[in-house]
Amino acid sequence: MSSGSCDQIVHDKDQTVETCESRPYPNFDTELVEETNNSMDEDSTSNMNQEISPAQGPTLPILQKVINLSNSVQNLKKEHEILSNQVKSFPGHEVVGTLQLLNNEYELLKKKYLDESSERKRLNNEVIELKGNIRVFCRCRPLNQVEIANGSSSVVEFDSSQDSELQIISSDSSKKQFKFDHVFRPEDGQEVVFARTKPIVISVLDGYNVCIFAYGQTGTGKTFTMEGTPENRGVNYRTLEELFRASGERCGVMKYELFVSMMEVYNEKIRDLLGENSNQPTKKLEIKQAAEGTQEVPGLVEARVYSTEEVWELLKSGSQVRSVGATNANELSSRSHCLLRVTVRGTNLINGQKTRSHLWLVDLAGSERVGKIEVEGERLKESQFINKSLSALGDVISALASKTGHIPYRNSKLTHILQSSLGGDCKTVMFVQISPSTADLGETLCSLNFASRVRGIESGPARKQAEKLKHDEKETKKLQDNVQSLQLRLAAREHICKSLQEKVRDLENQLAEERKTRLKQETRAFAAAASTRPSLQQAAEKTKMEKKPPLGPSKLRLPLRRITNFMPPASPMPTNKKTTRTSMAAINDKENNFKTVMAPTNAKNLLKPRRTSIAVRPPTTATQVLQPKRRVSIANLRPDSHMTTPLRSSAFGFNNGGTMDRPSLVRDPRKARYSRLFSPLPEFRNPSETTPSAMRSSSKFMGSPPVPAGLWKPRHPTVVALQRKSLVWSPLKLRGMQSYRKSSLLPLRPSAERE
Ligand SMILES: Nc1ncnc2c1ncn2[C@@H]1O[C@H](COP(=O)(O)OP(=O)(O)OP(=O)(O)O)[C@@H](O)[C@H]1O
Repeated sequence: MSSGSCDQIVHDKDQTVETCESRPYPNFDTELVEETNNSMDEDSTSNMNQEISPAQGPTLPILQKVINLSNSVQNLKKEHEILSNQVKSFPGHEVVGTLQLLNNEYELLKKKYLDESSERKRLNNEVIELKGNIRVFCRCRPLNQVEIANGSSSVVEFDSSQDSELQIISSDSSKKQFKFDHVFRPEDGQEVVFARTKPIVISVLDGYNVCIFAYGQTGTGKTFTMEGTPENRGVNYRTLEELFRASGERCGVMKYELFVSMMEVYNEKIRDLLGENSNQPTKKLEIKQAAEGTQEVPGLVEARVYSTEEVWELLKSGSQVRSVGATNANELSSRSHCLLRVTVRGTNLINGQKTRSHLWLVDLAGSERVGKIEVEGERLKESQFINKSLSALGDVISALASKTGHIPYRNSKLTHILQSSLGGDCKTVMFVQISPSTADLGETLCSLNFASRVRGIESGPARKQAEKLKHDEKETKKLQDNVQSLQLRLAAREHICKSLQEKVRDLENQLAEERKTRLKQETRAFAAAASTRPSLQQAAEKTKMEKKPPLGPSKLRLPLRRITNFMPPASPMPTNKKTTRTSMAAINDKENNFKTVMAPTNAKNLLKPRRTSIAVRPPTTATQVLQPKRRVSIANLRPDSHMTTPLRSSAFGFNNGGTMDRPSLVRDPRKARYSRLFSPLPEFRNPSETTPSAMRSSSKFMGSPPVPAGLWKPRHPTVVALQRKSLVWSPLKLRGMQSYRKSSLLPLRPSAERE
């Protein structure tokens, strides 16, 4: 209620009071009326005023009305009171509190969302940067019908395991390898190509500038890759499709507006393809730097697009203008750079932040070098402009990659217009288009070299890492192969070693068996001998029992006899009974690390060097003092041609007929040494003449009946066995044996014999 109306009411009230005072109803409560008036709306107030207006005059019905009104007031008062009570009990504070909480929560969520959103953007960008802000894809088109008809073959070879490498086979059959971020083969469709491009395209929605361009000689598929056909839509169309899809997905938080511009750079002139009308003169467009530092082309048509269909229509009309231009102005499409610019304006619906970014989709002019016959007139000019702009593009990318201070953007219209979309945190994709035909080999190599230059200079840490990883993997594989072959060799060696060990074990077992048999034979021989010569039998028995009896106390020991090689004369016992007075022992000498065993009878083996000990007890005679049993060594030398051994009859002093042949014994000092060791016994004397010294110098076989010289033949089983058995050398002990040989003064066997 306005103050004016209030005054009115007051005024009316005064009038009413005045009117009432003149009436006979002094109990009319003016305050009540006032209250009533206050609580009543304007209409009722005005009605009342009208009713009690002085114009009507004080009448009974008025009184009645007042009374009614008074009752109404009372009722209203009660209602008010009830409502007031109700309001007091209503949980208003809680609601307000809840609302406040919800509001806080909403603010928090909003903040979180914004943080997450910027984090997603950052991560997405980081991923792109890690892979490299400049990426180079190579696409090879299939051989066309003409090329196939001409019998042209493909000079491009793809590695089935490497999707980022290709090889170009030169005319001299040499191969040159090229590496890119990805290599698309002739059979790869448009969707495969776009799948690799999509992640970069999307970053334009996050506010980054993107530039995608196709480079290559005429007819290699630049337009096919960028524009495509209605059946095989290219990158341009798919990009806008993806932008619409992604912006739709984000509609809850972001509002995007897409604008499309299309222009052509021909001979360093910019032509608007959307605003162009063939009937109108060509509008001259210039590049200007905007206040924000971005490059703008004032006057360039920017068509707002809402759907992919619209975009397709625009692209078609732009291409038509381009082709019309080509026909009219003799500008072939491949002689100009066609640029499609998509401007994305984004508004963050949560924080109101605004972004503006550009996505450039560029179909470059053919990169082919000018043929000699064409180098004149308009074509020469065209080619010079194309070369200039393409090399300017290469220089810009080089400078960006090498992070030099000055980036020569202004060297060409193309680079100048792309300035704000090349470099910095902008993303760049380059499709290098090649032909597989032999006829295009030169151009293909040029294009690939240019693309390699672009790629080689800028590679993201991830790519470097990936390349390092690949290299490391190769190295690891090589090493693994080496290890595997070494393991195989090791296994083979282990196998050989095992089989050798088994052989050794077999030989050792054989040796043990031989020893057992030998001991048995000896025991039997001794037993037989014992029946005839108890003393010798005892000695033999004792020897057998105690392989090496301890020597007696030194004071009892007589001076050692000279070691002798004397072979006893034939035993009266038949040889086949193997009687012996000696014990063949110490065949196995572990300390010397070699083992010997008597091999089966073999005259040749018999002549192998050996040393064995024979325990003897000199025959007791009446005049002799009992002497301790002695162990002597017999070293048998092998029959070297120049070395005489005791076992050889000639060397031994016996010729083949068994006669003594002494002069042959000593020939050189070594032989002398051996001959001393193995010198034959002096002639046997009458037993009665035997003295201890004579005994010392005599053989342990002294007891045997003397035989006439020349008729002596070894009969003793041990000696016979020695002659018959060869030594078996453990292969494992060969080394020990050799050292033993040296130390034992035995001559080394000639190598032929050793084998
Ligand atoms: N990957 C491909 N698969 C199938 N056909 C292809 C492919 N690439 C190119 N072509 C075909 O090769 C022909 C030449 O391609 P396009 O016109 O795109 O080459 P260009 O490099 O743009 O040539 P210009 O520089 O003259 O514009 C077209 O008929 C196109 O359909």
